[in-house]
Amino acid sequence: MQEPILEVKTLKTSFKSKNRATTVVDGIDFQIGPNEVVALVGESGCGKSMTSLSIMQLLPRSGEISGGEIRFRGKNLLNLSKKEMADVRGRKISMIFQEPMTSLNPVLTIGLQMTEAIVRHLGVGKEQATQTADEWLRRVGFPEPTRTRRQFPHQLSGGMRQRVMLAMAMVCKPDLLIADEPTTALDVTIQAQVLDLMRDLLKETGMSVLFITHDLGVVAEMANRVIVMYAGQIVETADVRTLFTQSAHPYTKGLLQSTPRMKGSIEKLVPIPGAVPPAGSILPGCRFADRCPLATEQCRERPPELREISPGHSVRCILA
Ligand SMILES: Nc1ncnc2c1ncn2[C@@H]1O[C@H](COP(=O)(O)OP(=O)(O)OP(=O)(O)O)[C@@H](O)[C@H]1O
Repeated sequence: MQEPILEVKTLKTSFKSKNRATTVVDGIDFQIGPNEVVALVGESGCGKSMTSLSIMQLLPRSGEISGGEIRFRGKNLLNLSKKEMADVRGRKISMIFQEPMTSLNPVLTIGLQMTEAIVRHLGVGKEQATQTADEWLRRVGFPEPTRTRRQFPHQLSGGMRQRVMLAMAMVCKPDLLIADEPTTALDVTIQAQVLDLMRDLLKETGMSVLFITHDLGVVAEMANRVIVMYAGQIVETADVRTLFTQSAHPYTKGLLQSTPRMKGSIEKLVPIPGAVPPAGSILPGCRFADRCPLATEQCRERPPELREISPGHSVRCILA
């Protein structure tokens, strides 16, 4: 097997309040290989964003990584200085968000923001940076890049801003792109256009991607492999085909049954009852037991291990 680009080992992330720490990412392990698109899925609050912000070391002030390793091309990012980590961000690992205004500066033109990033990360002169910015703006679908460069973010539509952010994230040809719900806020036609564009660019550049989403339709279109998270833990991981055809965790099955499908027979959507338990109120047994239609007494006794049930397919459920 090829060397992984990213290796996350028993990562733990917590939030501190007055006198207690709440663990929101609880010992997760995964790898992303070269050219691989790995989707991280789960309901709101299960810890997807905190996982990606931990990798980037962009956690909110009260959050901290309390254990584990994040190895990027073999090097533990947690041992880097602030300056070294700042070099990794943008140059080696880029991130795009649901709301592009999170990463675009509203008072600077698109051109200034792009060229500044190119000059800083690639160490080229301003003229070369402008040329590179224009090339990328064209690639993401702006036929008149000189005009787009002069515009401010608020002058663009949501879909256009998302494409500018994609160009900014890819301009330094990072090895890894972390995409946190990049199309969730867009309407469906624009979402499909942005996803198509992303797929083309990924094929062209061979970049690895951690794709965070709660939308299994997007997973089916974009990912090679899927990691399902629940209450801060990985509950199932498999290649995309296995996950859709032979999911083994009742939570994954629940997610699939609550997702509409365009093809095949019309089926009734079945929502998963209840909600993700708030971090800090975790029960002793399986974290999903209270919402699980199959839970037994044994499930509530002790936490299940994540175990491999077939090559590349692991599940955290004693019934699987
Ligand atoms: N600033 C914060 N302080 C304390 N707890 C937080 C903070 N931000 C997030 N959390 C908690 O961390 C847990 C994981 O949140 P996270 O944002 O990673 O979930 P998510 O799966 O990405 O959900 P979403 O899809 O809604 O973004 C949640 O229980 C949340 O309440």
